[in-house]
Amino acid sequence: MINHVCFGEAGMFYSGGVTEHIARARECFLQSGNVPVMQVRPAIVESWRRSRLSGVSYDDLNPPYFEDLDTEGRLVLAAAPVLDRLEQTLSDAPVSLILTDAQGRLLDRRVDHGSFRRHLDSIWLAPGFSFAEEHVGTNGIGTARETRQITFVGGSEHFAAPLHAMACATAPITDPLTGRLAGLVDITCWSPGDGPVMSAVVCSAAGDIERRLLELGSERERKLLEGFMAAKRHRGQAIVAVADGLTMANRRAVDLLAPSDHAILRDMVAELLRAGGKHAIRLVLSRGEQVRIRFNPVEPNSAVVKISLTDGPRSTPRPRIRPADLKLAGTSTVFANVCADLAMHRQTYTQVLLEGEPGVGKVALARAVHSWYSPERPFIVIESDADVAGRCRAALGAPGGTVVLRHVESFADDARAAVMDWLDTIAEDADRVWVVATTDIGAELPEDLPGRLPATLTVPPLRHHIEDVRELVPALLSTFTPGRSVSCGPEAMRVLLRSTWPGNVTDLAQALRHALARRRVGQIQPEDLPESCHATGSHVLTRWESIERDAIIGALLETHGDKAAAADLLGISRATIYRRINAYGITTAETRSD
Ligand SMILES: Nc1ncnc2c1ncn2[C@@H]1O[C@H](COP(=O)(O)OP(=O)(O)OP(=O)(O)O)[C@@H](O)[C@H]1O
Repeated sequence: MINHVCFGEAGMFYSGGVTEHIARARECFLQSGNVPVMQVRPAIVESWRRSRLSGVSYDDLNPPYFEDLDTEGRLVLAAAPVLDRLEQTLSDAPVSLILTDAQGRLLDRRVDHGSFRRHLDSIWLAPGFSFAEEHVGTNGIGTARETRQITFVGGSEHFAAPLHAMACATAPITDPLTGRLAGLVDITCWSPGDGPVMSAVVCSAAGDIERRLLELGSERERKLLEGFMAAKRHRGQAIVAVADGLTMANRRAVDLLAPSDHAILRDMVAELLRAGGKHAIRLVLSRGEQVRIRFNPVEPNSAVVKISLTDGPRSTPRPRIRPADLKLAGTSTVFANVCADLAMHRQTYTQVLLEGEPGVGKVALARAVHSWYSPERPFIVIESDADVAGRCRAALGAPGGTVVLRHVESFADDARAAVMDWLDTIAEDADRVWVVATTDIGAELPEDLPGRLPATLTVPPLRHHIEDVRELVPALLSTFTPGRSVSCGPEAMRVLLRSTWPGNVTDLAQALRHALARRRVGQIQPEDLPESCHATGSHVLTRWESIERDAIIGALLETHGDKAAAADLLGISRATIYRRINAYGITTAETRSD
């Protein structure tokens, strides 16, 4: 799995007087942002740049400490005998062996030598502390994590001066089951160290740990594999098995699904597992094929998914329309796909059920697609408290227009009946009207409604495309304060990117309005944002982490805050659920009350 050694590109290791050049180059970089040509390895200069951009201090060390790290998990278990063996070989030498998780947080440290251990403690290179680049700048652990390559960093190559006495080599450990970074293994000693030898040691240790990770595949993964193998016997179908951080696909599924489809599929399985109800849904893949997806839960958190094409390759290609064309903010694949799919349905006047959590932008999306195709035609939004029958009749006189039935699940019985009649009428009408019915995710719909709305699309919650917050914020600010120069400062943006946005874009807009009431010009700062934005986890959640967090919240709500029952429901240990609740900063009403 390890394919590249970071120092190899320049073939350079320094010794003697050369290290003084590096120290001078670092000074020069800190003052001017530039480095004299060829004095420092390019990978190190890149890392210095990243460290500077992250605002890391170069004369001080301040790594954050994490209490609830997974020190009994599969990685620690897999690494323990490998570290034991190496520790015995190195015995009393002033050398330390370190294992970190995928975030660069120390899970295990082996060091026999007393004064060396005290020095490591003094620079916080100890269990629980994070040596990610964004916290301490260029160092073996953090830089290997960023580059996913074996990395040696010695002496003044470290960004922060307190690390200049050290040399370290680190290798990334890839989980062979998921293909993702599982952690990092590091060897640290006094500078200058021996780059090639230290790198060879960690490279071999990482390989041994990866082999053990494979052997230690969890019970859940084994069950999933069995389910996958059983499903594969039905030849001709595309099969994907999905679990925490793990996806297996047969050849047909690999051919059928683009990488962005995998991400959507994983999200969808998580949602379906949480909702517990539906077992078959339709989906339009990113290359345009319409498929039916059937899924069988294997364990509370995993499922085997069978995918079949519903109508062969699609005749209507998905239009190449991006959110920006529709004047919507967002560049993520998930959001861009929904925009393009809705536009495709508008092209063929296919009536759509548009589902999604409150505030995800369902009506905004329908309006944007309508304006792209027929801005001069009427756009009518019918809500539950309106004269539904009257407004439906009026819409018949608006050919080419768009009618949005907003939250159709909340229409009273007589309004629903009026809507059904009206949908039947327009189905026979030559003058087309495009209908988009919006609904909350999982809401109960009248039985005969889905038959009248042939396409269903799901607008993802904001936390599933959290990166779009970067575009949404300036877009919303410019709508709220036209002509005023207010922007969002980088610190405040980091807070916004960490938030979970239960009320989605509506919530984000609310938070920005709150901030604007405090800061009328200049840059919005974290303290301008409402309290709710700050009650978040410790880092920007990855896509999968946010799915995991949602699953835990769902289980807690279902079990009325009973953590043990929620852990059972999810098939994880009680200790794990406590750790994850703390890590994600989950504070539902139920968790607060205990
Ligand atoms: N991608 C986007 N770009 C810019 N603004 C957006 C975007 N998505 C949503 N908004 C804005 O967010 C707000 C909420 O959107 P909207 O009312 O369409 O959500 P909704 O899902 O229909 O909500 P509800 O479920 O409450 O009816 C609106 O002010 C809308 O303009």
